[in-house]
Amino acid sequence: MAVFSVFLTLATPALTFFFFLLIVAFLAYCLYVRHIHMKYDHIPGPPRDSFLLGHSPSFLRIMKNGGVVHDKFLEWAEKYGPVYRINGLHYVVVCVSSPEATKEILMSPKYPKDKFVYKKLFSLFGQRFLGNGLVTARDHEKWYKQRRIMDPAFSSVYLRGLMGTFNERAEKLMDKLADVADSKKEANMLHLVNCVTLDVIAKVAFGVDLDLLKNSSPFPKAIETCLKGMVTYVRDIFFEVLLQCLLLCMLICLPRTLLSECHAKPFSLPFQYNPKNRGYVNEVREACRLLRTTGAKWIGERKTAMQNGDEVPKDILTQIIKTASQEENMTEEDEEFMLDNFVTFFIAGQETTANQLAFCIMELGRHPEILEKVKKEVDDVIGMKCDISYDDLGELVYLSQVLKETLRIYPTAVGTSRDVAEDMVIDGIHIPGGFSVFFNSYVSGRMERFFKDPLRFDPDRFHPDAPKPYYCYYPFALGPRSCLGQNFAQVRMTV
Ligand code: HEM
Repeated sequence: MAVFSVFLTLATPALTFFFFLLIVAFLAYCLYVRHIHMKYDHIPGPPRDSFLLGHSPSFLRIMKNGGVVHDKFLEWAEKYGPVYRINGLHYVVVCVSSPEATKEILMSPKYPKDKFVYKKLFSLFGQRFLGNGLVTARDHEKWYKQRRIMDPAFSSVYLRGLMGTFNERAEKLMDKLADVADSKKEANMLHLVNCVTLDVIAKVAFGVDLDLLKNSSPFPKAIETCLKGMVTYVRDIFFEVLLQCLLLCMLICLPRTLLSECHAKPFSLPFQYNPKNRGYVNEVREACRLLRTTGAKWIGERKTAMQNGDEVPKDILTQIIKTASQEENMTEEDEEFMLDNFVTFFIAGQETTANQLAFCIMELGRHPEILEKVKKEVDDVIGMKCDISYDDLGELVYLSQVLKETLRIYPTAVGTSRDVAEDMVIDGIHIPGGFSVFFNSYVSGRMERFFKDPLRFDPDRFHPDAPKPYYCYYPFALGPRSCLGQNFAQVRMTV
């Protein structure tokens, strides 16, 4: 008892002081958030749901109800104009649909990718994921070095050499569809094109035959899990910072109303810390691990072949090995870095293309007159030939318009974002430096301002004689950080 009272005597002032520090820290943070609001509130934008959470409750509500958050971005762009602001904690994101600003920022190498999102994708729930690979690299020098080494695996000379594989896999898909048609069963087109795109990337990028139309494999599920995990994980960033504030609040019993006037539950745990979600979090980690261990195995086999002097293709895998250290003894970080790029290409090279194909097939199904026109063009150009050559592709003009129109309405990688450190004037609005800028091609592609009657599927918008969209159509992003696989994807998809 005596020991306890001595402890209390000593601990009480320390605890009081500790709580005092917590209150001061929390109030200082609130003041900082207030300062950020004052700095950027002259930019038009929707009213915040809450002082601290900013607009994130709106997005969380949409996601919870299975809605499309990008429709909200579109609604706000229509309402607040080409430059509007959203907040979350002390972060400010400026959403831009002005073509001039899109050109100025995306075409320049001086604006790094936004650290808020891209640093987060280094790992998923603690398991390394895209690391410092090509999509997530933020340091210009490091990115440029990788990109130069990877470029040859995407040159038109190299792509010509891949036509055999593209043709062979397309033929297998046709055989499979013929079987399904004979059996008069429904064909799940998204599943089938997912299998084929994964088959192709595994074969031409990594030299591995998966033959997923015949064999089952854990990879399609692993990719899907990683992608779902990515969305949940990035969403958690709001909660992570918030959690720290909330812990302070709970400790010092600040009334809940002080925190938020919104409908969100301010005391809910971040997704990953909620014990209810353990199973899902582990599944995502496991999926990342599967991709990385597969990468380690395939890279190991390729390195052995190279060391034995075997002839190896100059494919993506060989280039990935070159992007890491050229030294005999690679460090552990070099090995991890190769795996970053392995996962990057495995994911970037598959899902985007499969989704584009699936959306394209859906729209062709909805528009028999467009389908007829495509069929006629294919018959005229390809006729009875079994194999489609690289040069044939240039003749399939209407088909390429259909593919472009698909990506206008359904951009399968929705956008990109950059950090802007210095002050800038966008569309006449002065924006103090230190903000992120978000370019959303779903929004630009669906704005009446850029595309008349935007929800109408009309491939003639991309007719060779039609005016080219001016920095309002960028499904592959633009400038130095635009998609490395753009031509690869379009060639493979056309075949
Ligand atoms: C329909 C198909 C595709 C679409 C719509 C697409 C779209 C995009 C977009 C929007 C970006 C920029 C991402 C960002 O800034 O965060 C990007 C980057 C990238 N994509 Fe694609 N992509 C497609 C297919 C592919 C394929 C097939 C590959 C590889 C085989 C690939 C590899 C990459 C890489 C490596 C980057 C990073 C480029 C860099 O920063 O240097 N993509 N893609």
